[in-house]
Amino acid sequence: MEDIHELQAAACQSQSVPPPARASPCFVGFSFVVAAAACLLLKLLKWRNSTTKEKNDQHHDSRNAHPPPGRGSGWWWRAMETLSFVAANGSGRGFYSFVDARHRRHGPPCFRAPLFGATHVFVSSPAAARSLLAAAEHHSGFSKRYVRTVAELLGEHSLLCAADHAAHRALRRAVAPLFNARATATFAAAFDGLTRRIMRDWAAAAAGGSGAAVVVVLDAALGITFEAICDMLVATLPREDKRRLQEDVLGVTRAMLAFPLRLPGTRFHAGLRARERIMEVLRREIAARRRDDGSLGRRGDGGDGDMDFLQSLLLRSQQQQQSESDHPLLSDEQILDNILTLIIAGQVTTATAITWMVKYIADNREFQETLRSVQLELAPKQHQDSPLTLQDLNSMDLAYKTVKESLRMASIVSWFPRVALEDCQVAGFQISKGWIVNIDARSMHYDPTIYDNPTVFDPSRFNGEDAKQPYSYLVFGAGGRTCLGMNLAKIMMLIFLHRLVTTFRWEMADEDTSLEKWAMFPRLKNGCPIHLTPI
Ligand code: HEM
Repeated sequence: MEDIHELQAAACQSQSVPPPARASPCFVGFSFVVAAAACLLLKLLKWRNSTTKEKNDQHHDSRNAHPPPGRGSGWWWRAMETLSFVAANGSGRGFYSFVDARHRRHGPPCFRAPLFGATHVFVSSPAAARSLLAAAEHHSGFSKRYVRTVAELLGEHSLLCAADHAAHRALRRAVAPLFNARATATFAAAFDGLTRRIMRDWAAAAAGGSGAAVVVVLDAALGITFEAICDMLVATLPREDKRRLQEDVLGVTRAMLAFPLRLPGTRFHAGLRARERIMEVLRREIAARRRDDGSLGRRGDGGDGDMDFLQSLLLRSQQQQQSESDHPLLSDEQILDNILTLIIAGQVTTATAITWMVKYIADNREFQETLRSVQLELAPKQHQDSPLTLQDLNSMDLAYKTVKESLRMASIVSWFPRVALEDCQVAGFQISKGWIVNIDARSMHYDPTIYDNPTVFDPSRFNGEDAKQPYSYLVFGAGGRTCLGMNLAKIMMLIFLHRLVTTFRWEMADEDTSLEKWAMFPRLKNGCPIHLTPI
């Protein structure tokens, strides 16, 4: 634009210089007027050009103060964008295809889209992620904001959704100590037992058939992750209550991205009913424990260190009440919402991650063989039946990198939403108070300027990983809201991987890669069926 203006100005200048000529006074007078007018015109044009250029320069300099790009305006655009998002969600491409298409259209690092009446910004730069996650940590500028359906289904006291910084800090302080070393070791042993049991069943099925069996990984992973997490939280639930709880947890998860319609027959309504039933079961359990004076919630040797999470929370809340300390007490409602939150935050995420990991390795047969020989060397076949310890898991370097790479590629939590509490700038763009800024982790995990050949499954990319840019690997978030269960999740993935690779060879039994509709986390519609052959 600036170039065109300069050319126009030069053309005007040459035309406005009159050729030398002998002329009458009248003509001189007329010429003078014309020349004066031409000069004036020239000056005006110059002034116009210079101010346009100035404006353009300013525009260039303060491009940073503009809102992020987003095509369109008005109610029509808002309606169409929301419909497109819903359509992507209800398709086999998954909801991320909506975000991906706009990233391509607008380029890095961010774009803006109106969704369900709010302005959403999706930002995919490590520097912006750092400033947002650090801001949330220092309690300024941003706060967490989940969509209304998620917040309502998990409950107003849920740690995952808590928007108020002080309330979040108090909840996290109450829940975090439960993830101590002893609880982690107990959890690992229990998950290992469940995994060995399921793999024994698979081996028996293979032996009973033609030497191979087909299993659906997602179903199996949902089953064992639920059982392990449920035992860690509420160890003593009767079998029938546990079975119903598992169904209801799935019902709540399915409703999380539904339209918030409370009409009977809708998914959201069914999710709310499932939540009510879960609360009822847990309330009954709390009442039983109070009647029983706590012995119900103790496992193993029955010592205090071996309590399940529910029992620990009840006991600590009671102690605080008795000591009348200033520390905030966790009410029963807070405990209930957070038991449900921990099941939901932990079960479906981890089961989905395990499923993707199994698929990536099925698609990379050579890598599968390499990993198998490394893992068999670490734990020879004759020791297959002895439980894995945390020390064993710590020695599994290649398997650990496989878990990390699977988590990067799967990017289970694709983005983390934060709400702007005031007008501010993110990545140099103007953000208005009330806008939702989503840190788009998936986009960073697939950014070729951060990860070479990002679509290729390559665990060795984590050799010497310290060189990676900070805030470019965000599978568990970062800052004050980092995933509380990340070690448990990694442990579950490692155990499952080790047991599977040292017991079976596997390949995909169905190559369909379409995604499940309406799923909160991207996952295969077919649940990842695999052919297993015992080794
Ligand atoms: C592969 C499995 C998992 C993935 C990918 C995952 C991912 C995440 C991410 C990205 C966040 C942060 C979200 C944000 O900043 O907005 C988060 C938070 C959280 N996760 Fe996980 N998670 C997994 C497993 C678990 C497990 C096993 C548990 C517990 C049993 C758990 C409990 C939580 C909790 C309580 C929070 C909220 C922390 C807070 O706000 O202070 N997660 N998770």
